[in-house]
Amino acid sequence: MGCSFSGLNALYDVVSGGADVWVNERRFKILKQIGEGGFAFVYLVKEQQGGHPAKLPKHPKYIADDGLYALKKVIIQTDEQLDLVQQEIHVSSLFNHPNLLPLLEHSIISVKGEGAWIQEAYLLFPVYEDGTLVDNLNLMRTKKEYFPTLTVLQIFKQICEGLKVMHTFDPPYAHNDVKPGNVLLSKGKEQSPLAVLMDFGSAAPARKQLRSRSEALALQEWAAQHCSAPYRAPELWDCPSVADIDGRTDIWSLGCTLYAIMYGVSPFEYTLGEAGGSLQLAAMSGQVKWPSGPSPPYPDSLQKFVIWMLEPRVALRPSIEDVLLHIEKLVARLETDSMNRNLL
Ligand SMILES: Nc1ncnc2c1ncn2[C@@H]1O[C@H](COP(=O)(O)OP(=O)(O)OP(=O)(O)O)[C@@H](O)[C@H]1O
Repeated sequence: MGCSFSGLNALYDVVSGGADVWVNERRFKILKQIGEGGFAFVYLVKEQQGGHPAKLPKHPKYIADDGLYALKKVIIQTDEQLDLVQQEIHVSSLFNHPNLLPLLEHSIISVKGEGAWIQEAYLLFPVYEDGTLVDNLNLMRTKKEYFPTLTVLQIFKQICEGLKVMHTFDPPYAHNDVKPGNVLLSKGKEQSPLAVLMDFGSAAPARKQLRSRSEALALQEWAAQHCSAPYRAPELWDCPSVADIDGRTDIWSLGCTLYAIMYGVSPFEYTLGEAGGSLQLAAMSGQVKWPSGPSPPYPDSLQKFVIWMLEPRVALRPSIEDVLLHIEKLVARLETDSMNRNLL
């Protein structure tokens, strides 16, 4: 896993009035904070000259032309938080795919807090300055804007491509927290935005055999802490005592995510409405209401696609391969329809 606990690996170095932070042999200036999580702060940083180039990795995975990166600082206060960050580092190092956020550098250090020593982790990533999918959807919602059908499918397809790498790994991994808040976007000049799946702190081997009530309750408790409730699969809300759990928990979250890319809101939160109610019961019923959406509305085939993934009976829920094949079909149909329209 290669975590370093040396206090020399990442440390603040206050030079000429600006706070610099070292991550291993590389030196960065913090430009601004761009995000915040439970126990984490994410900063936009710029790489500075004066690192120790001789010791830089010979074949770095990624070098930003403008020297800009995202640096996540995690405050570690408990053994559980340390496990989580180590899991994030471990899982990130397993995969290498354009739709999975790469971890470029990491270090875990001990620093003197108020009286006691605490640990901090520093994780360096490419920066996606257009933020998360949820940031974009929230903004669009206030303006009553919607992604066009083809863009919905292009974004969704990339999330699925990233997830397929995890689901087909040996052993298969589940992400366990697929949601628009864990997808970063880069709109760039391309027609279709680039989407990458991030946050591997909850990822774990996908296959779990439950053979007792206590195993089921332990998984249920774990899911309550790690899988965001509006996107959580029914079998993780109420784990059967005897069941084979697999990556199809993520497919449920993908169904919720596709709905959210279309309408800017998660399906069961929307279905419960302002009156609120039990997300668990709503998810277990699998029944969703549909917002009015764009005009003209999205094709029925897209809503049917969501319903196919929001199948409470796991055995009938598609796999990631099924989902990707279906996207291909929908995109091909859209392209044919648009060609036919142009010919009329
Ligand atoms: N590479 C990046 N580029 C741009 N913004 C980022 C990047 N990584 C993280 N962020 C921003 O920082 C926020 C928090 O990051 P992240 O989700 O990794 O933290 P977390 O502690 O795991 O959060 P949570 O408690 O929600 O799980 C993100 O929602 C996003 O807005």
